[in-house]
Amino acid sequence: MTTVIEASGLGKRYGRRWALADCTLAVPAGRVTGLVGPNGAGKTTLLQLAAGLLEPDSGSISVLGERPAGTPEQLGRFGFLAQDAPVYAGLSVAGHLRMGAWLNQGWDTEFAKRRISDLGLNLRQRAGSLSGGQRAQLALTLAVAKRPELLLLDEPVASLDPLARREFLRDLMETVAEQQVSVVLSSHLIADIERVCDYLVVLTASRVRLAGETEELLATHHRLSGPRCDHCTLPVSWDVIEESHAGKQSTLLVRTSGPVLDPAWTVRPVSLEDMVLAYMSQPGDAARADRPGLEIAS
Ligand SMILES: Nc1ncnc2c1ncn2[C@@H]1O[C@H](COP(=O)(O)OP(=O)(O)OP(=O)(O)O)[C@@H](O)[C@H]1O
Repeated sequence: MTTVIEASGLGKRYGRRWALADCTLAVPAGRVTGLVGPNGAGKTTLLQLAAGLLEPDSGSISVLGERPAGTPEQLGRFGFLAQDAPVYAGLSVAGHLRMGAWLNQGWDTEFAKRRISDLGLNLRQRAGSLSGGQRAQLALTLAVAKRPELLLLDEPVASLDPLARREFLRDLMETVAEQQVSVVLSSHLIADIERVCDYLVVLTASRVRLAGETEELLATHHRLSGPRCDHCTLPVSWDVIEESHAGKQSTLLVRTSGPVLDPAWTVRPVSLEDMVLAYMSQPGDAARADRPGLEIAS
């Protein structure tokens, strides 16, 4: 598998608190990877480490086979869109395009101009007076017009209205198809992740809990309901991600690669949202240590 990001034992801490811990991850090339997790899970930290804006306190990370932002050439190979879509408030839209052309060897002037025109942005307007959504669109244009091999997008649609969000994601998918760019995108909007991502990484409490092809993950996670079983022994091949017991019935969300053959269990597929929320609501490592069969993905 060709990868765009490889992390091994990667960690970043602020004071004594780890913002990201023991992160071992291989993000495949040619995919749109969704990075999800609750507030404070470490998504921005991971993206900033990948963009070379932060230095790791443990482990290592390589991006496109090299140290992130280690050289000007490497810097030109990826585009990073930070959470707050930073632009220069006093600089016009046209000024941003000129700056992009000046800073980036592979700059695609035609693409940048066309996109700004399609978005209906006024080239003379100062970026500081654009709406939040327009700023995000301008910042995305700058990141894409570099013609990068990899786009790192930190909550790119957070400030967009539903229509702008849909258009932004459609544009992104077109860009991916036209330019064969790999994308890693963080979002809290699981419906958006479901629409555009074919690879998923779930981060919770500074750690990677789940990583894999979206389709394969959905095929191997099942919602089971059956007779109450809080104390019964379950097949060792089942990883119980979530369980609830009420009355005479138990409901489980399990990960298992083989079929569930026991007729006592009714098996239903899970939605991406169900699966992600189950991982996000898992207790921390210490609380989970006594529950057999649970696996912390890396
Ligand atoms: N500059 C900093 N100084 C101190 N702590 C920080 C700093 N940046 C991040 N953190 C802490 O690191 C942890 C991870 O933060 P991070 O921003 O990576 O999370 P996130 O998953 O992106 O969250 P959100 O979804 O809210 O954007 C949090 O506990 C946060 O408070």
